[in-house]
Amino acid sequence: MSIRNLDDLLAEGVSGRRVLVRADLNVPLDKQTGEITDDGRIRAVLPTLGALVQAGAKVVVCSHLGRPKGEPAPQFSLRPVAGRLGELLGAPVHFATDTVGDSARSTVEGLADGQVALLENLRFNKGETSKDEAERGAFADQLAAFGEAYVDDAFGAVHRKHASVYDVPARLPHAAGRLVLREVEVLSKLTGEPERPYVVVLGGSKVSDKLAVIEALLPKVDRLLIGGGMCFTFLKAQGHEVGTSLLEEEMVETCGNLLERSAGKIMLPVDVVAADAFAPDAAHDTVRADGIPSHRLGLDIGPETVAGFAAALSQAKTIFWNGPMGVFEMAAFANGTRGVAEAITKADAFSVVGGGDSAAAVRALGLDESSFGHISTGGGASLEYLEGKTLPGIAALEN
Ligand SMILES: Nc1ncnc2c1ncn2[C@@H]1O[C@H](COP(=O)(O)OP(=O)(O)O)[C@@H](O)[C@H]1O
Ligand SMILES: O=C(OP(=O)(O)O)[C@H](O)COP(=O)(O)O
Repeated sequence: MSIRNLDDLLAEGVSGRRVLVRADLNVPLDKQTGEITDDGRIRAVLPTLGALVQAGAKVVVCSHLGRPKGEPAPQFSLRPVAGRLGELLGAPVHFATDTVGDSARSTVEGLADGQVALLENLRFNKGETSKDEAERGAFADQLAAFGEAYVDDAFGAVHRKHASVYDVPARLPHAAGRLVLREVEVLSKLTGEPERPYVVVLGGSKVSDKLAVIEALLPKVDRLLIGGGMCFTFLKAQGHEVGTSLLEEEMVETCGNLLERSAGKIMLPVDVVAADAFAPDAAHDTVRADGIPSHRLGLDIGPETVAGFAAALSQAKTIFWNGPMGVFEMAAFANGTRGVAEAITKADAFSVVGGGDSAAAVRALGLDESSFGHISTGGGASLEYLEGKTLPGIAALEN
């Protein structure tokens, strides 16, 4: 891969120059307090930001957080992230209360050499995620005006054809940041000939995104274990009642076809923890996967499933895991994720965990991060990378 990296940019000299950095600061926030519950993605960009600060650049950081719909929504503000980033950098981060408006302009203009600014959430602007090239391009023009060079360190978003990821690098001298380079280096080990058996575990809640990846991944893997919010569309395809569980109705047929063509590679839950409501104190029971009561929703995989998944994982030589097995943020529904994560750490295999929430789960459950081969900041991004797809954010850096 011939992409310019941060060192090439630093070698040219960035002192006094404005460098626009696309980061993935999409961190989990506590729904009640709004506090950051895991700062792993902020820590992950510190090597790039630190190097630019030290080199005397005026660093303008931009990111998305959550999935606001193209207009400001206070619960998705990056303000708490600016505070935490400042603590970690050991210097205040200047926060712009808009992304490309008056506040952003004056914040960027006011930066001294070696100072850092963070713009408000990119997705407060329709142009960021627009499918219309002209609308995206117009927003990219506004963003690009804040930098004399562009660095992409948002590995978790490189699979998105969004203005800040895809269109801005076409407008500025560009380079890949340290995190993007490291992620690509490690994940490329899984795209060649991974040592077999190669077992992939999928869960989480971004069901439609990830169902699309399964088709491409199936021929490459020996076993595909499916839990989390992902599994109910498959259980439905098998003709089972899934109650009010997360369901992608229009994908039921696709899942049925995948099961038929999977040659027995796909393992689904045999039992699930079904609850009365999506709440930490909801009444819940372990039920058979083919017997979820119609008024209940599955919030975790059950103990028999964990044992079956653990047995498959114990045979593996290469493991990739994306997506929690249940709503691990609530103690009552964290056992499946804990059980699978522990089984991965015990396996004599090269293991990669990908995804903002999966990585957060590893830390929240107090597991030893060093017992995984690699913890990736990107879930969807790493899955699409493993699929062998050309990712828009990487392609844009190659040009
Ligand atoms: N059965 C389930 N029903 C609803 N949400 C679930 C379920 N299992 C897991 N989740 C949720 O999935 C979220 C993570 O999904 P996702 O974003 O796809 O993972 P990642 O960030 O690791 O790629 C977590 O917040 C978790 O609570
Ligand atoms: O959290 C992210 O991806 P992930 O949940 O697949 O790890 C990235 O920040 C991308 O977010 P998006 O899936 O809303 O584009």
